[in-house]
Amino acid sequence: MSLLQVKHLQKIYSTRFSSQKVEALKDVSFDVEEGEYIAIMGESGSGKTTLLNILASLDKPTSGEVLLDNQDLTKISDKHISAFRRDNLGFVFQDFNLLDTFNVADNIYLPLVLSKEPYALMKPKLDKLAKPLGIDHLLEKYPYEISGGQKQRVAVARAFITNPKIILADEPTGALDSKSTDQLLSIFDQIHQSGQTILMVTHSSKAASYASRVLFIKDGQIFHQLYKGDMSNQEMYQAISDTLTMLLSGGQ
Ligand SMILES: Nc1ncnc2c1ncn2[C@@H]1O[C@H](COP(=O)(O)OP(=O)(O)OP(=O)(O)O)[C@@H](O)[C@H]1O
Repeated sequence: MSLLQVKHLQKIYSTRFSSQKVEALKDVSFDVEEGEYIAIMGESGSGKTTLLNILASLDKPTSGEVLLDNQDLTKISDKHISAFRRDNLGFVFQDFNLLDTFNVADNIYLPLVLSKEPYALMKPKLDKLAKPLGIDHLLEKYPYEISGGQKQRVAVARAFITNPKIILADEPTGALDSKSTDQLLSIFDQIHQSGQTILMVTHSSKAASYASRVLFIKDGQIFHQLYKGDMSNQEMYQAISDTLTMLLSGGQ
């Protein structure tokens, strides 16, 4: 059985000040196997954020199901949703979402603190992550004292420390320079190699070229998918660029 099953998702937004409705997702279905690294690409307005918000259980679909380990997260009550999110999902955002009043270590501990994990268990988890992520010398610093690339590595540690079933990343390289982007992509690669399932929305063909599969969304539907298979990153990058060109030109 697949780790994540997305079944016939539809999302219609109705705006408060007009009778107009927007069908952001039409009929989206796909499965994610445990250990897969999925990138989702598509033009602005194609429905990527809408999809990610539903997978993150931040929003509910108009119809359809999302099963994570066979549990339908569209049916979890509001009372239990935060705990479900904390226990099962890890998040990495474009703008890092770190708390400026907490130091780096406390930012990383946050999801464990919220789950009431004893400190004695938290510390070894942080020690295991900090060195490979190159943030072991930054733990006492505050987010405003470190660079964007360092902030994103802290955010990855925070997402990873709970051992989530899946990491959801929204444009994780969007605010990074090219050197920090390369570092982050290599970290995601290592996390993936360690067996972590990752689903990432990105505009970057380079970021997507690391993924084991790329889903292309157009007008609220999955338009195409590419499997990396034995392709090198360079070959995958070319295949992604060709698909994007076809998408933009409206081809089938
Ligand atoms: N809260 C909302 N209310 C009404 N319409 C919305 C809302 N959020 C998104 N939309 C519309 O739904 C469609 C899909 O938007 P979405 O943000 O999912 O696209 P996207 O692919 O993430 O775009 P981008 O790459 O620019 O972030 C767009 O037409 C958008 O205008």
